[in-house]
Amino acid sequence: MNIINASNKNSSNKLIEICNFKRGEVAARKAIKSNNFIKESIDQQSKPRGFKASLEKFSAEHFALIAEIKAASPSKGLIRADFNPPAHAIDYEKGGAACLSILTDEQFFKGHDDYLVAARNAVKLPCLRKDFMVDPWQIAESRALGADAILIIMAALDDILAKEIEIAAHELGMDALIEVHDETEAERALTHLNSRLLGVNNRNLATFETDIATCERISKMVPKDYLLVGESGINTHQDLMRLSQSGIKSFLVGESLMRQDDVKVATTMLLTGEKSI
Ligand SMILES: O=P(O)(O)OC[C@@H](O)[C@@H](O)c1c[nH]c2ccccc12
Repeated sequence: MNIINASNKNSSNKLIEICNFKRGEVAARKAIKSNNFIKESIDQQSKPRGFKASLEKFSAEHFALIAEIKAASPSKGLIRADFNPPAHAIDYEKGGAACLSILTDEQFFKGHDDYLVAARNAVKLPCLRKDFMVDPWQIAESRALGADAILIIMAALDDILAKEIEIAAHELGMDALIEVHDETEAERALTHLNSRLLGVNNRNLATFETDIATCERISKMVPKDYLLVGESGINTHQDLMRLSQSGIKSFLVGESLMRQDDVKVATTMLLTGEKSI
């Protein structure tokens, strides 16, 4: 029962299209990568780096940034031409990021598994595999690639599958970032999932427009023991200051950093409002 359920009837056709494609992709991958191969790859990986722990540490002192490595998106097309995942990873780390998020979806975001591997090898930061999880098998695959955390998009999953995916992540020592877009999804996450790491995506799935007021609205219904992450459409230090008024001190930012010539300087500017720390 991994189809979009009734409470998600407002989800965009694009998300449905992506998840349908992903199910086909997963079936094909399962045929190629045996369980033994996945198990052995996991055994050879270095231990998961604490993703949530890093956000906690950075946000206790200032702001915590999950800096995203993203070449393109369905709504924006190509975002960065001279795309170089390990170089961007190093710039993000030097610029003061707490964690990385690396798009691995090839079909819609021009990502690749290799980008995750290359970025993670280049830095010490914990890395989120940013992809569309529709099957717990992908969680083992993510750990086999080195991922420290995975994303659970509530709009794409029913409660049972979301729970299964979360359990799979925690069993492998990874953190799960739960992503919600509205009150209904937030309520489902609060009721059914254990992870205390909740991302509020400001992007409206139907129109693709972003409005950071979404974070402000949803933050009001989230208990204090959750670590909230503001996601999408966050462009400036002022945006960080504004959302911090709602208790949000961790942020997932991609496009506004990926579009800058100097990613390191842009990262520092975003975090501090100044050119150098
Ligand atoms: O590039 P932006 O607007 O800073 O957004 C980053 C991130 O929030 C966005 O890429 C994202 C949020 N949830 C996702 C799910 C799948 C793919 C991508 C995403």
